[in-house]
Amino acid sequence: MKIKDILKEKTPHISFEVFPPKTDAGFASVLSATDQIGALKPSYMSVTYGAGGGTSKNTVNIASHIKDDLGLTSLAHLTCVSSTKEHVARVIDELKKNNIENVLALRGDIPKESEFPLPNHYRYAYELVEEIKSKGDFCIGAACYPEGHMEAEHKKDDIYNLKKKVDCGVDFLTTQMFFDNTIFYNFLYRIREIGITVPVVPGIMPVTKGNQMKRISEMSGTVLPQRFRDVLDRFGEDPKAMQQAGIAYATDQIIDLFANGINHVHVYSMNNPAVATAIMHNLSDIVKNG
Ligand SMILES: NC(=O)C1=CN([C@@H]2O[C@H](COP(=O)(O)OP(=O)(O)OC[C@H]3O[C@@H](n4cnc5c(N)ncnc54)[C@H](O)[C@@H]3O)[C@@H](O)[C@H]2O)C=CC1
Ligand SMILES: Nc1nc(=O)c2c([nH]1)NC[C@@H]1CN(c3ccc(C(=O)N[C@@H](CCC(=O)O)C(=O)O)cc3)CN21
Repeated sequence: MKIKDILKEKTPHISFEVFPPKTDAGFASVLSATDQIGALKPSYMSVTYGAGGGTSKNTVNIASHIKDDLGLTSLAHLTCVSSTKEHVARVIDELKKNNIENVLALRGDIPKESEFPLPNHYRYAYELVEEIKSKGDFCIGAACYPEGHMEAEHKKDDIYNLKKKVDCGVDFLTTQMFFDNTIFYNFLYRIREIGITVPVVPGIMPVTKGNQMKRISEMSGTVLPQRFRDVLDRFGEDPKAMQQAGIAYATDQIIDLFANGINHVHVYSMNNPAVATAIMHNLSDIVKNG
């Protein structure tokens, strides 16, 4: 099913994300996590794409497994920063061959050791959107940044670039993680004002380990509200307490989003079935998936 049609539902829905193994040796354990998360019947599951193109095969394989073996809608990420245009074209062909109809078109993170942009590579996600669109009848998602993208000097430029990207044929947007919902509500207001009308799915990251935060801040440049820092300060060193507090914080954010009229939330569950299960349990009378 196309995600743009799932997003027309008017009741609360949850989707989850998994990431492919870094090496083929990790495939079985990722598959097992995928199956356990799939058993929760999320409205769709997304599969990230490793930098360097090394795991593109695994992204396609896991997305196919979700669709064909678990009977769920899958969303395959495709990033273009580290792959030649020819490689990207081959991956799009693979997605087509496997009847994967939902693709998240991303530029992706710039690898630390590499030049940017590389010759014969796409520079921005909008170019990838155009390429995917020209190749078939895909439902195309893209990323957006409620706090502004880290590389953008001004938030206004970032929103202008977002409008340009959406106008190339984006069917829905998914947000970078945030820990303060008012930032998301303000962002939604600003993008609607400049004429971005596609559905926007907020992305929520349950932070369940104290040491995750450094990496998350580097990835997203997100501001941490005091309430969240207090949780980290108090429970960051106690793994079980931190997991419980992180799940509660994410649950609270999700309930507030639903209460404010949002019908779909994407959870960055990152191959952790225990976290995904706890969140679904907390929302068992609220979420109407399936
Ligand atoms: N939210 C998610 O699910 C995921 C996000 N990422 C992110 O991917 C990021 C970049 O990917 P996208 O958002 O797809 O990239 P993008 O190409 O849409 O934007 C990247 C940067 O380039 C600027 N930009 C975009 N179009 C431009 C244009 N036409 N002219 C001038 N500047 C322009 C943007 O303002 C932004 O600062 C990474 O930094 C990472 O944060 C990676 C994986 C998953
Ligand atoms: N800049 C950026 N890059 C991404 O790849 C990305 C985003 N933002 N935002 C949305 C999602 C969230 N993503 C991620 C990716 C990794 C971790 C993470 O914590 N990784 C751990 C290892 C996890 C493990 O192996 O269990 C790390 O230390 O890398 C979290 C969120 C991927 N996506």
